[in-house]
Amino acid sequence: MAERHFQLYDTTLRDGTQQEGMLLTTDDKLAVARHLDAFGVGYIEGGWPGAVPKDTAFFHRAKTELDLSTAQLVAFGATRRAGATAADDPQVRALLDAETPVVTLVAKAHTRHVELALRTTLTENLAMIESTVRHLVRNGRRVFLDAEHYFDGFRANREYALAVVRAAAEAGAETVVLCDTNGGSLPEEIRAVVSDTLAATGVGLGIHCHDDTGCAVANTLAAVDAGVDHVQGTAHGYGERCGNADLFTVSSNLVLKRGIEVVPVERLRELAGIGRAIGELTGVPGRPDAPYVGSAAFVHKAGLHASALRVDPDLYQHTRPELVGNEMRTLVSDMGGRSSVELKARSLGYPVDAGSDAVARTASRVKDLENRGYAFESADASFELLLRAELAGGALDLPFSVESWKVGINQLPNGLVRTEALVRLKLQGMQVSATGTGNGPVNALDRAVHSALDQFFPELAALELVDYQVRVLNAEAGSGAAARVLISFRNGARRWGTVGVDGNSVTASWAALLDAVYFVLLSARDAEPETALPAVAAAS
Ligand SMILES: CC(=O)SCCNC(=O)CCNC(=O)[C@H](O)C(C)(C)COP(=O)(O)OP(=O)(O)OC[C@H]1O[C@@H](n2cnc3c(N)ncnc32)[C@H](O)[C@@H]1OP(=O)(O)O
Ligand SMILES: CC(=O)C(=O)O
Repeated sequence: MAERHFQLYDTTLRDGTQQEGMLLTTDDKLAVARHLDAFGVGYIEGGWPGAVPKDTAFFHRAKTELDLSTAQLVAFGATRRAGATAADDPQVRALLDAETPVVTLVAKAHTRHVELALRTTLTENLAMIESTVRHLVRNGRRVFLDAEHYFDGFRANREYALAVVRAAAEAGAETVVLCDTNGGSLPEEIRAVVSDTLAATGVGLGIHCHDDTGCAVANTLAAVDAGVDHVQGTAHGYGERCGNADLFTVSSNLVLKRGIEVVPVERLRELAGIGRAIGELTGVPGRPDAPYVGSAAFVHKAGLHASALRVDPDLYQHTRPELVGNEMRTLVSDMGGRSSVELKARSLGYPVDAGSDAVARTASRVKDLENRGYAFESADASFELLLRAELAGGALDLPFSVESWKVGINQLPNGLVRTEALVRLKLQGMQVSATGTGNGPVNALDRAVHSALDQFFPELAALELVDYQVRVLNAEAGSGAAARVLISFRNGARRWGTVGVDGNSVTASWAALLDAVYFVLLSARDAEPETALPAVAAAS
């Protein structure tokens, strides 16, 4: 047998798009293909030309618009219809018209499917495989054959499943891909069937697994152990029902755990970014807890873990996040201690030590506040203010203080509801008052604050609220329940969060809003320490 190289085969654009809610335009498909190529997959299955009009368009445009550097483009389709010739079958013709170097044919490998779904004879199915593969090879295509329902078919009729593999290989298929189409197999079953098939046929094999038992990645690795050298999967495990084998997890495992360089190690370092880009294009982001590329894949919350990570990140991580383009983060919460505060503070640019009193006080305040309903893990800016206060000995040197504020909501005779806020602030000993109207209390307070302060602090113009969430903390108290408000805001390129808690949800919102304003002003003061506070003579 000729020397074979390991093949990484992506079917995001075909099987991945069979996922509920996945609706890609041809432009989206072209863009996703470019990212997959940048990642370094060997093959990109673009769709089923002749069956899906968008896919026909994709292959047409790919001829001029897709300049792949690593991957080969693959057209996917079925074997010829029963009782016809491959040359006369319009679907087979569409596969040739796609002008891809490789074609993957799907064929039935389970007797029950041949008889019930295809409604033809077992002999004719083998002839359909043989003649379609031969026709494509004769027309200059490399051919892979997806043997559908192979594992269930093997259990039902081993000899027939093997006959399918032999028929495809003898006609010229380079690889026969054994498909766990219903996704119901477990790793030991996959390993046994692949080993048996390989021993019985000697044909180059691939694997295509679905995740209906949550074992698609494990099944893929089991098949590799048993001798396949072609693995299929999709970005983020997209796919019908429970999805396909996640190609990001499979390739990371193969490179980092098995030493099989299905993609060069330097390309693997781009993986998390490529995953995010593909998630944005498809509108279906990867799971935060996805292995390797998930936003939470290297995030640590437990204090004891943080304590060990300070000494050596390997103590609580199975691999280094930078190898897959991800990053380690530590969360501060009531589950953390001094080490969590140190790691978080350092990531924010404060070179503190877990042994310091300020860090111990910060950790203790976080525990106390979280016990009262605060949540700092997505409120970095509030945490930073708290830390700064403790580093400064307990209180912050704030650029202004609040004298009072109020919000009024009135329904006008014409039915319109108007919300107005009034804030009275103190700045360098002077009172500054301003009002703001908005579509709700937070919007009105935000506008009133900008109206009062922007003239003195132009840097506030960069503060933009982008998200607002309220969570009831003790629902059993009914309308008297306390509320936790989380505000996300943008300050320049970076997104931050603040938190406020109170029995009154508007008061909680005001606290979170004030934290955002203080944070922006203190950050600006740090950036330009020589800048004096502006004169307030113009204050009204
Ligand atoms: C496991 C997999 O994921 S394989 C990929 C599956 N992907 C898709 O089905 C997406 C694209 N599919 C389509 O656009 C359409 O289903 C088409 C164009 C393929 C067929 O459309 P239609 O002819 O309208 O038929 P329908 O969708 O009802 O499918 C049934 C026909 O497909 C035939 N068929 C089913 N499986 C196969 C197969 N593996 N090979 C060839 N024909 C098949 C059936 O025999 C039936 O043909 P008949 O009507 O002549 O009896
Ligand atoms: C071919 C394919 O997608 C399957 O059998 O699952």
